[in-house]
Amino acid sequence: MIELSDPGLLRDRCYIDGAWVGAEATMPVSDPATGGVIAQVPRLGAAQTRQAVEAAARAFEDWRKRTAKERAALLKRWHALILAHQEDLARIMTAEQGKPLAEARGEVAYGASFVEWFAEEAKRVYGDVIPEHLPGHRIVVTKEPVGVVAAITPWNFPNAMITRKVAPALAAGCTVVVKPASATPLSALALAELAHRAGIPAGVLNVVTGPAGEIGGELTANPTVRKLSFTGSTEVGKRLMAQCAATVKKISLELGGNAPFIVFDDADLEAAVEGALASKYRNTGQTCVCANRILVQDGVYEAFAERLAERVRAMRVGPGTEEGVQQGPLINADALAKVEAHVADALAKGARVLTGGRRHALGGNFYEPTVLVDVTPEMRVAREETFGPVAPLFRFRTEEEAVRLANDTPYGLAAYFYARDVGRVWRVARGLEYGMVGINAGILSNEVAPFGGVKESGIGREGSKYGIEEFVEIKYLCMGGIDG
Ligand SMILES: NC(=O)C1=CN([C@@H]2O[C@H](COP(=O)(O)OP(=O)(O)OC[C@H]3O[C@@H](n4cnc5c(N)ncnc54)[C@H](O)[C@@H]3O)[C@@H](O)[C@H]2O)C=CC1
Ligand SMILES: O=C(O)[C@H](O)CS(=O)(=O)O
Repeated sequence: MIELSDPGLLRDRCYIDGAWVGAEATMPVSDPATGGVIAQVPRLGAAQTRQAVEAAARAFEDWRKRTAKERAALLKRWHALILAHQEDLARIMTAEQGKPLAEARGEVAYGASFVEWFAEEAKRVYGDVIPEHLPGHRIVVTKEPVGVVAAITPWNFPNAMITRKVAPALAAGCTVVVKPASATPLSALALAELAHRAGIPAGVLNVVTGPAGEIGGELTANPTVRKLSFTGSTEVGKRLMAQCAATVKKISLELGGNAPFIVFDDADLEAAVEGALASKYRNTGQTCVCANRILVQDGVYEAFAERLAERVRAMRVGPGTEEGVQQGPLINADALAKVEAHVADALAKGARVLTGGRRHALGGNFYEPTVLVDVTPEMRVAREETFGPVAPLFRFRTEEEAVRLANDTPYGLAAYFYARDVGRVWRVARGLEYGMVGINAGILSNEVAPFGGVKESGIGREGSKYGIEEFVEIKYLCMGGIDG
């Protein structure tokens, strides 16, 4: 049972056209720390998804005509309600996703920051007036909401990945159908409850739960849906991108990563250790921007490895509801199996464990935070996203070798490096093929900067002044006969 000050936030029905919709068929929601079932949510299918799309289409006609100021005011009320219920939203998140309460509270504030940011950006969707190309003409460029948006989101940030899509969409004048991850629907439904309380009109925001393939199939095929915004694995992103081709939808994809974290010999080593801890072990290593490969220059390899292992060894592992816990469980048994397979493969090919390297004594989905050394590019941890609390340390000699190793992946989401030589900083920043680069910084996620990747890590950007552009279309007006 989740202890809430406001039990009304725990919704076990879907939110369609301003109403709470149940179904005979349901799907369980489990607590990753205990494996126990904490709720059942409706198992809706294509028919109900179509109803949600139709509701969003009806609502779009009025919502797009609201002034930006009106939409901003409603988003600000939603923002205030999210913050007012931060503790309950955090408890719901920890119950379904497992992250420590402190991190969950942080994610709610992070998620709310997107609502606040795009409430402000709503009023700055500017167009252009262009000097005419012919006498008696006028050229005007306007930006209009793209229409009905489908948002499909992952389990690792069950609150912020919803608001990072819904807030700019609503700010731009679009309406949205959200399909949250089946593992973590409760956070999305709680956000819908608060949007309802904020007075966001029926049909503007809809949340459907059920089999991903069936719901996604409807969302990607339905011609009324004009935009898909997806966050999740590259594999699923490619599939959805292909499914959207038939109706030429506008798409944004935030996909997988394989972030290099490079420590040069001129780095501030203590700062680099702090940055590696923050980047690698945030959300128990389950973020797409986590350091996935740690590349350390020869001269500082042993010192960095020992210091990092010492700090990791001291981390407290446990259920996210226990205050002071720093590492929660992995989301499920499959995630645990992937982490174990990566570690076993590395050890079989010559890596060594400095700390961790096995399931935690708590059992279940808990794994010991781990540091591996003597890791080489032939190992799976070099090529695949581990998505768990494992720091594999690679050794390199030269700056050129570090950049080449870092870029040797189909992914291009986030990269990090620690150095103090100004020439090196500019050379390496330019040489890295990534959408985001942390320089002497291990955390780069916020609402003001453009979040997104290149190569097989995605298309488009979220957050920042760029994020709202994903939800508008440019219309160009060419007016003749002006001078009579
Ligand atoms: N770039 C990013 O921000 C993120 C990337 N990921 C990547 O995703 C993986 C694990 O996260 P998951 O949530 O399990 O990813 P996933 O790609 O399996 O699921 C993401 C969302 O897509 C839905 N989905 C899955 N198959 C679908 C289909 N055929 N049609 C429509 N929807 C479908 C899921 O229900 C979920 O809502 C990791 O590899 C990680 O790298 C995860 C979270 C964020
Ligand atoms: O899904 C994720 O991993 C998030 O995009 C990472 S972050 O924005 O919360 O850093």
